[in-house]
Order: sequence, then structure tokens, then C-alpha cells
Amino acid sequence: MRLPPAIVPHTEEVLREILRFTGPADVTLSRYFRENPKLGGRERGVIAESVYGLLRNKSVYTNFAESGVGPMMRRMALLGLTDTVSIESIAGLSTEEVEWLTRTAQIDRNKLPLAMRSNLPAWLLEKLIARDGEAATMELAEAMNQPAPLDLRVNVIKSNREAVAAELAAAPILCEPTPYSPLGLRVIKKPALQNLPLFKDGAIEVQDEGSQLLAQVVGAKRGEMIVDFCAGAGGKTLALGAAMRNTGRLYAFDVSEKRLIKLKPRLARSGLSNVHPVMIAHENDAKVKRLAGKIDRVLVDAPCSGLGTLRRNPDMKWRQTVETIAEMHAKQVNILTSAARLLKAGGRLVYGTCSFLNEENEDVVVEFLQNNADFTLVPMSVVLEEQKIALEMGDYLKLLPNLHQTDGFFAAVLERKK
Ligand SMILES: C[S@@+](CC[C@H](N)C(=O)[O-])C[C@H]1O[C@@H](n2cnc3c(N)ncnc32)[C@H](O)[C@@H]1O
Repeated sequence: MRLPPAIVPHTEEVLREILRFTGPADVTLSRYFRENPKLGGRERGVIAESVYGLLRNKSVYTNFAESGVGPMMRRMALLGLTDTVSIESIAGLSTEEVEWLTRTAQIDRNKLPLAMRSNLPAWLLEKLIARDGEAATMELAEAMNQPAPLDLRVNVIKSNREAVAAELAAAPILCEPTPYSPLGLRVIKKPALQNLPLFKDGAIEVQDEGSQLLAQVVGAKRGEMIVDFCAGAGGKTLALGAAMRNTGRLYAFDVSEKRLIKLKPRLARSGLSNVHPVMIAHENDAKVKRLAGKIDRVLVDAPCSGLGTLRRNPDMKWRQTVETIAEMHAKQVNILTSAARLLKAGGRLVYGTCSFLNEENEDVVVEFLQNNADFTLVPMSVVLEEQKIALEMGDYLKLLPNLHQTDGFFAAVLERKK
């Protein structure tokens, strides 16, 4: 079925705004759709997919758009649209445009220069090649350019994986157990879940398997005092609260009131009553200091570049720079240092990010250990064995989409000496 000609100017307009990179692409896209209520469901789907395709493949498309006719943003929009739907589906194209799009569709993208094919900004490509070499970098770049699967985490205080899988199958929604997380289910297609009783009753939450594993390596136990230092909207808080079997006390700290507000309905669904959301002004807030030395476990799911989530947020690679990464590093060291003061002797802290850059990961941990002699690193291999998770790791948890089919995640476990 042909799409209305207006789909092209709409794609062009929203793309122009998104490519300014002044805010997250998903936020801009949602606002645009709100402001254009007459756009139908199919058109919205095609525009969103085209914009995401363009963000994933911006280097290649920018190069292709240098040939062709008409305004640059129209050319970009047309490239995105024709990668999403066929050329024939788009009404109102000129003969020249059809010829140009047909020609570009025939270009073998594997033969393009590496810098273009990687679809990464130059600073990031250089950094990754220096660390991992060309082949591994390209593998990662390509995996990051694929859409992510839909993973669910089963809430153990409400159900178990087998029962949820059976109920989903009856819906009928096909899924399979995630390979590493004992509580995960990977949904085969991507149905809407919001109206399922399983979702409404809090038996399932949408959560990437990597994010589930990050919560799992905290090793939360019944009756403990735990702090989720950067809880946000509570993805990992909910997993921790359930691992504690709704006992003990779990503080959910964050500097963002907006995010903590989003945690509330999720908490209500989950059935957890051991979670205490606490808004803090900064990492050295008096509310943090009051709990110093009293906590069994701390999770620092640190603010980061988000480069590990490029499958979902492809705009992140174009919004980060060498400077923003250096700023992140300093912030991460400060948060980790402050959060570590919460721990009792013998208590454990998990430092994690959804980034694959050393600056945000092992460099932060090494700097922290240099300045905090009362902490030691617990090798991730030991932690994974304790948790009975069959993953081969060394000192750190390092998850990548090309190797583990998860988002990119990093985690280190630090223990305060007894
Ligand atoms: C990676 S996100 C957390 C995601 C969340 N844990 C989840 O699983 O959904 C990082 C969070 O850190 C918060 N943050 C930023 N600076 C902070 C600080 N100084 N202290 C505590 N939280 C902070 C941000 O507001 C953001 O919600």
C-alpha cells in the first residue's frame, strides 16, 4: 500500500530537528507525533523506523546524500524511507529521485571505506580500533546497529519463569529463556505487553538481559540493607527488591525527581514494600552521609555515555564527544567514592555502566582502588560462580551485543575489607 506523499516532509522535518542533537531522539520523535495528531499509526511507524535507520547509518547516508537532487534533508529522508519501505510505496517522487534512489540501493555497502561502513564518529572509531583492532571494532559496530530483542524479567515474588512462559504461550506470545539470566525470557516477536494481565499484575518487567545480570551480581539477600545509588526509574531497583524477597530495606537514591516519580507505578505493580525512594541533591547529600557505614550492599549504576545501548538509542554515538566522556569519568569517580562510604566492613559495592569505554569502566575502578586502600576487587569470575551464572569472565563483567546478545554493560564488584 502506498504511503501519502506527506510522509516525506514529515520525516524531513523531524529529522532536521533530531540531527541538531540538542536532546534525545526518542523524546523529539514523541513530541513531534504529539504535535501532529493526524499522523496514522502506520505512518508513525515508518517515520520512526526511517529516523532510527538514518541515525544508525548516518555516515553512509550522508555520503549517499551528497549525490542526488533536491534539498539535502529531503535526500536524507528519502534514503531512510526507502530503506524502510520500497521506493514504490512512496508517492510524489520525481523521475530523477526514483533513478537516484534505485542507483544508491545497488551500491555494495561492504565495499565502502571502513570509516563510513562503521557508522561511528571518527574519535570513537579510532579509540576502538586502537584497543580492539579493526575486525572486532567492525563486529561491535555492526551488532550495535541491529535492533535489540525484547527481554522480560520475571518478578520472583509474583511468579516463576516456567509459569510466565506458559501463560505467554497461551496469549499466544512465543518466548525462550535467556541464556545467562535465570529470570529472563526473550520474546520472539515484539507484541504490545502493556495490557497483558502478567504485566499489569507485576509478574513481568521489560528489562534487557544485561541489565538483569547487573542486578544479579549485586547478590542481594533477604533482610539486608541495600542502596541503589543511581536508581533512576528503578529497572534494577525492582530486580534487587525481588531478590531480597521483599524483606530488609532497599533505598532507591537518585538526583532526578522525574525518574523517581516514574518508579512509583512500577513499584505498585511489583508488590514490593521494602523499597524507599529518596531524592538526593548530589552524591554528597546529608541523606547519604547519614547512612555511612550501615549498608550491606550498594549498586552504583552510574550515569554514563550510554554507548552500550546504541541498539536502542543510536543517536548517543553522535551526541558524545571526547570531552563528554572525560566529564563522565570525573563524575563517575565522585559518585563511586561517595557511595562507597555507605558500606559496612565486609560489604560489597557493584559499580556498573552501560558503556564499553575503558574511561567509564576499568579506569574508574582502578582510580578508585588507588585512592581507597580499604577496598579490594572481587573477581567477577568468583561472583558469577556464587550466583551460578554460566558466563566466562575475568575480573569484570563485560557484556557486548556481538558476544552476548545483550546491550553493552560493564560491572566490577568491590568489597570493603573486614
Ligand atoms: C544509568 S541511569 C540509572 C538507570 C537505573 N538504575 C535503571 O536500572 O533503570 C543513571 C542514573 O544516575 C542518576 N544520577 C546522576 N547523577 C547522580 C548523582 N550524583 N547521584 C545519584 N544519582 C545520579 C541519573 O539521574 C540517572 O537516573
